[in-house]
Amino acid sequence: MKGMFFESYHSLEDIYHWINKTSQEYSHMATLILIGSSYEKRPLYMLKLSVQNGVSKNAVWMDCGIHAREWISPAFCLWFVNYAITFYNVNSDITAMLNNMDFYILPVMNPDGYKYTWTTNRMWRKNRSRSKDSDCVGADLNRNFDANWCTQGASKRPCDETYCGAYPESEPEAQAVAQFLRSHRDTVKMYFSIHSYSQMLLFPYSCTYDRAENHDELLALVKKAAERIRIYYRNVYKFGSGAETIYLAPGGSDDWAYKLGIPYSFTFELQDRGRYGFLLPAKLISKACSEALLALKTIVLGVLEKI
Ligand SMILES: NCCCCC[C@@H](C[SeH])C(=O)O
Ligand SMILES: [Zn+2]
Ligand SMILES: [Zn+2]
Repeated sequence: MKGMFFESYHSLEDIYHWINKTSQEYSHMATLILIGSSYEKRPLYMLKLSVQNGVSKNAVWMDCGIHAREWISPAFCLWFVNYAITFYNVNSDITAMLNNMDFYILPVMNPDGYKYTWTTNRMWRKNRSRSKDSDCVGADLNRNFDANWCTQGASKRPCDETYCGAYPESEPEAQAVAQFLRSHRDTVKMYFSIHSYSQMLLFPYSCTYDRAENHDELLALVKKAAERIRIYYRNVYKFGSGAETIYLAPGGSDDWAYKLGIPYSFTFELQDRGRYGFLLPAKLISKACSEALLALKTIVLGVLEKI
């Protein structure tokens, strides 16, 4: 399971096999949780990373693959799980993270769409739900959450890439995530949604230009993360609130998680800045994931110092 596995992209079937194998081989740390199913009835498998050290822990949530064509995103979830398992009690940062927090990792939030990018259309973004009003397929899962749903920055037209769905949480994948987070709202303290591309570290809000209550605190966290990526990897990530840094985007999972009460909520846009875009070559997976890991560590450990 070493070497090239985490530096290649994998089919949905291979990812499902890996998730099951990991939960069996590392049952002391990794537990398989089924949180729901997709529109086409594929499982939404999550891995819970939890070390048994007698400490009752709060949790970090990380979802990958909400947008089908952003293959580096699921690659990072797999890469992070492997890193956590391999370097727990070896690397001091990941050891501190796991000794204090459980991690809920959802490697492929949009399995139908991801499968579709492997079989039919590499550039597909949305899920694969059918609408009764149109022949066009799919809703943008990152516009389907109940946070200023379908206001400016989303589309009411089923054929558009940012179609917000019939109503908030109309899409089974969004509903499964919202349901899980609602039922774990007391313990989940940090939320990360992994996307590509454009190299940005974003926080709420994207659904409005209004500033989040702890805007300055969130800004300081992503600023430090971006600075460390620049120092250690000589790469540039922009950072800030979604609306000010990328564009208005209502109905997003991060804004919704923040409004639910998760005070530390982030969206990462991983490599690159457009040269390859969504088609990031596999040879760049390890660099992109190393940068994302450094950002994640900086933010998680930064928050742990406070709570
Ligand atoms: N929740 C919105 C965060 C900012 C936009 C993120 C991008 C990722 Se492709 C989008 O959903 O358009
Ligand atoms: Zn995305
Ligand atoms: Zn993106």
